[in-house]
Amino acid sequence: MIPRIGTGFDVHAMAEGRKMIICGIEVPHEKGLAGHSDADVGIHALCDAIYGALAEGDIGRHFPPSEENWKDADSARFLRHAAERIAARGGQLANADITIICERPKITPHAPAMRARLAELLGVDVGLISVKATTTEKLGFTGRGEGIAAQAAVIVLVP
Ligand SMILES: Nc1ccn([C@@H]2O[C@H](COP(=O)(O)O)[C@@H](O)[C@H]2O)c(=O)n1
Ligand SMILES: C[C@@]1(CO)OP(=O)(O)OP(=O)(O)OC[C@H]1O
Repeated sequence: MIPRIGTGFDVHAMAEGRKMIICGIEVPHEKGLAGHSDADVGIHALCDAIYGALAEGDIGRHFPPSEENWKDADSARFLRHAAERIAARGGQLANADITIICERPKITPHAPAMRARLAELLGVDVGLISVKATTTEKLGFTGRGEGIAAQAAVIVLVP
């Protein structure tokens, strides 16, 4: 098996009247995240990392934002598809490491549930999945609480 790295990055704006779903978990917060889908910034970054490792484009190629089908869609669907693409190539996920970038809410208390949910969707052991968080020391759009960013890195083993 040949190890192939993939990286992903995504941003969603904070919005009133929306849920905040990150890495498949609803995180209690006074605002949510805006998007065409459920705006799960963590899953979107992770999907892009997997598609990147496979050189199969990005999430927008597989699930175009112009399609009504994906309005308010549960991003679990997108991650299951990315996992199916690994399997279709005869590959396996070696590990995934996701960083959520925001001042608030605190992510670390939710990290165990996020890791468990991502592992379930990917069909892998939870020990392969890392979720961590950082602030930007109040700098920039994340520092002002205008949005949340996420980055992900994966290694996929492909024959
Ligand atoms: N939204 C966040 C941001 C950070 N954390 C945790 O706090 C630690 C310190 O963050 P710094 O940006 O000051 O380095 C970080 O390592 C995380 O453990 C968090 O839970 N949620
Ligand atoms: C999955 C999609 C589908 O509309 O989700 P969005 O909520 O639009 O989120 P974004 O990360 O901006 O782009 C990916 C899209 O393809």
